[in-house]
Amino acid sequence: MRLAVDIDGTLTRGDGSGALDPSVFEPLRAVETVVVCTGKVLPNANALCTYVGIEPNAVAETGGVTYADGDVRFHVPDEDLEGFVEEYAPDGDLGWEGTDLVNRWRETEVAVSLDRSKDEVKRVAERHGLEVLDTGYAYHVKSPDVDKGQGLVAVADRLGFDPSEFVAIGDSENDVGTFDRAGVSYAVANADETAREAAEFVTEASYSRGFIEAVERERDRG
Ligand SMILES: O=C(O)COP(=O)(O)O
Ligand SMILES: [Mg+2]
Repeated sequence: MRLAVDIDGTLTRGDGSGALDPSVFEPLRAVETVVVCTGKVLPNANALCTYVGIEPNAVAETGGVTYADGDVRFHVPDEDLEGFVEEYAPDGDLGWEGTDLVNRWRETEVAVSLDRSKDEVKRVAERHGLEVLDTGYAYHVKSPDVDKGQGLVAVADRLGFDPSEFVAIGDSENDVGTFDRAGVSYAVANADETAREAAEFVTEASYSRGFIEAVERERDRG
């Protein structure tokens, strides 16, 4: 089985802590190929893969950064990210407390805290040709030409697979791109409406238990 799997809301426990559920580690280790497809930055995806003990194939920054076969690539937006930050947050404050570790290693998009007004983030983003995705964890301000689906295509190609060989599992509107490109798609039960509508299947269980349910169901389907 080849998996294109989201992190937040999909591999986490759903107890409000944001913590990974260690019971996903064995299922991740047991499948043939895993591509972690996340809105988080590459160092997050890389750390997850390293500590789970799987090869670090990743689509990070909602598709802006991909990593496969020891090779990092950037899908750099033509749009004006710097212009967005200059206008929206001239002091660089994107709503994160303390040192902004959310954006520190982010190279192709900007993540704004959910504490901020979504309408205002959208208004300013649109003026710079950018779009906003709400993952339930952050507002991702990004190029409309970049998404996790195009990232999965890029990684699959480098690994020598077709994207349709992948089972995509996710929880939010930033997973619709992978759902569209993968052969089969699952939204976990806690997923937002956009993801639930886009997915072929919705699991009965939520969060990490939904992920495990999807993997078991795919294994049963052979
Ligand atoms: O951090 C986020 O905003 C979302 O991350 P995810 O794509 O892994 O769910
Ligand atoms: Mg998610």
